[in-house]
Amino acid sequence: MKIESAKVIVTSPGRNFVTLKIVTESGTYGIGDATLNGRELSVASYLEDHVIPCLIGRDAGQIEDIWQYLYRGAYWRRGPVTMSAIAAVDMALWDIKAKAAGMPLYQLLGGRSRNGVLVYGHANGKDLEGTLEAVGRYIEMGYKAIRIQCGVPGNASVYGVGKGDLYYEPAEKGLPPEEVWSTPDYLRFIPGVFEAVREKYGDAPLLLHDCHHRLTPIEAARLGKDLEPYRLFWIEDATPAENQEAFKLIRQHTTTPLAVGEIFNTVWDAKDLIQNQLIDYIRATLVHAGGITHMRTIAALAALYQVRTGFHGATDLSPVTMGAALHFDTWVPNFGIQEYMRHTPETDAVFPHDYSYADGMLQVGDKPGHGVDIDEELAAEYPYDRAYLPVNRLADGTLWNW
Ligand SMILES: O=C(O)C(=O)C[C@H](O)[C@H](O)CO
Ligand SMILES: [Mg+2]
Repeated sequence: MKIESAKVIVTSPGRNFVTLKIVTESGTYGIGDATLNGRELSVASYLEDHVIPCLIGRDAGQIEDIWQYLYRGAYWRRGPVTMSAIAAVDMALWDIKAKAAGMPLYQLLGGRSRNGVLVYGHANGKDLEGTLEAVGRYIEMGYKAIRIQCGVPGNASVYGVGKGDLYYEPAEKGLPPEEVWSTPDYLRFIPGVFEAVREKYGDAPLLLHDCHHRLTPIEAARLGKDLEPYRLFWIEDATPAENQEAFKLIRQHTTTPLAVGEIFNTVWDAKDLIQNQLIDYIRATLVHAGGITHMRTIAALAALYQVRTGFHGATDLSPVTMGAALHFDTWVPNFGIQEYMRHTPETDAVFPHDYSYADGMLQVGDKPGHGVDIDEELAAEYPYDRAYLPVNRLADGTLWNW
């Protein structure tokens, strides 16, 4: 099964996506996601200019060897651009292998470990009232696990508070918008939000929260302690994780579970966090962490330390990543939860897929492969449209983590 051709498709049905399509001599093709929010064209170029020429003529079945060839062979290792490009190739090759075997991908990985994939949705509001209403809507839709973000009084815009009900898109067209952030306001306000949610909706919903890298370790420790009475499923990205040791300090102070890793690219970003049991959930996922092949390494290391998966699943990961991730989630022994931010109908039309939502769970389909395709004609109707994530500043103008 030789690789005959490969092409990169950039499309923007409401937001930008980069997709790799690999075609074999037999005509079987595979699809991979290569989207890196706000830096999309760098991955497109990495693939077109440097990776695709090395793929033509190779055996599409040699997934591991091709992974090593692209990782070690480049000499320059790791980083989001490299690892997203490798991930796209890897996802497409697993898609091809599963199609050739006539099996849904989870069967090839080792078969079903659970009945379905527990997901969490995003409830948020500009203020407490709006947030409480949103939580109610998610409970009505059957969600068992809900991430809660809320506008903070005195702060014009806060991460995670969307403009619409179901769809949240932080990237904006043009140049990066600037936001202003106050940690003291946030730390004072957020525990009361969770108190109100528990009062109104009781103990059953699993509640999650994303700090989005904004706290220092000691501030994160304080928030974790303050949230303990409300028994969160996790707080995410409590502090930036370049210094993995920073999580020791948080861990010493709180029993609130910790999730981290949506911006990680390899197992090396997570090794100390996992081996020292400083986190409970690993958020790295297929598109930014080297695909299925490398995510298996990360998940296997995590399993040794009872760290479970909690894959990133924001809308800037295309339905291709969602489809492939759901097969991984269906199989992986140490599954925890899967983030599920719904794509818009325009995006869903460009990427036909066979996964479906019901009663708080996502289910993979039974089509051979990962079950997600791309409608190239429709994709061509949505040309690339430059967009960036916001940047964040403190009140005095100091640049902060967004
Ligand atoms: O979904 C989450 O937990 C996020 O933090 C979403 C990120 O802001 C988003 O993927 C950035 O592109
Ligand atoms: Mg996050």
